[in-house]
Amino acid sequence: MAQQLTDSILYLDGVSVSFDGFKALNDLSLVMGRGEMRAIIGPNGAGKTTMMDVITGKTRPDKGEVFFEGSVDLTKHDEASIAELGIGRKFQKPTVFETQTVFDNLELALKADRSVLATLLWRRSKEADQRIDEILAITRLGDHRDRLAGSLSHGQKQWLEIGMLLAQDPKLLLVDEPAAGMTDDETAETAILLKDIAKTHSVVVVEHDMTFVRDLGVRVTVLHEGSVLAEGSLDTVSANERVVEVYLGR
Ligand SMILES: Nc1ncnc2c1ncn2[C@@H]1O[C@H](COP(=O)(O)OP(=O)(O)OP(=O)(O)O)[C@@H](O)[C@H]1O
Repeated sequence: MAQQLTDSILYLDGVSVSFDGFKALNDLSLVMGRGEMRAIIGPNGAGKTTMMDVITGKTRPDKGEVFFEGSVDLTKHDEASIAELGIGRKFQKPTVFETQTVFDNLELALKADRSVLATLLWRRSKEADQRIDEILAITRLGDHRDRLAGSLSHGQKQWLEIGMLLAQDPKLLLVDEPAAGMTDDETAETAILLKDIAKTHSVVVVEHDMTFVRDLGVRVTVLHEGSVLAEGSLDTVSANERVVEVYLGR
């Protein structure tokens, strides 16, 4: 395997997925380096969600392979084992436990990372407290640790959910439209937060908000009709006529 591929965190090779004869993914190939953050953009129906579903094992491709860390073929694993391998996903709608505090939500997420027995035997350790403090700092929730999650703003709930994902210590985070429904300030803060996380994790961000994508300042992949239409900096793909035609120009 070429060096580029063994060094990759994610490598999709010719992945196709059909729903009743309609190709949601059409021979999609994509390589992401270890430690990279990548933004995925593209019009509605381009296949972004289906791509995330294939990576996480929710959808099986009809054709193609998906390699994690250069060698693990994810198409041979189910959802639970893919999560265990170190791939965490955040969906668009936050699903925090509203009647628990911010701190308790994070503690629950830390516990969820353990076997059933370890969870039963769980005692709050110094390390766990430290880890929660770190996550509170990264997610800008340090001043809100004792608040009920239900009382947070929409943006703060999204950050808490990102924190709950971090508690599971994934190597690769998949984040679906984090800026949707956020205020401009929250959106700008989310870009900084994800850039912090990307210092120590690989991250895939699906997003429609181009101001946010510009703030991320990372390599962009444009999907269209289930395959890659263009790839490069946001400036490069924005200058691509086909990208303007099918997406940005609308
Ligand atoms: N379970 C399914 N059954 C049938 N068709 C599906 C299914 N899932 C996705 N599709 C179709 O596959 C295509 C790709 O959908 P997908 O949700 O991956 O696109 P997307 O890029 O995430 O779009 P959006 O930006 O709207 O979220 C769409 O035309 C969609 O209708």
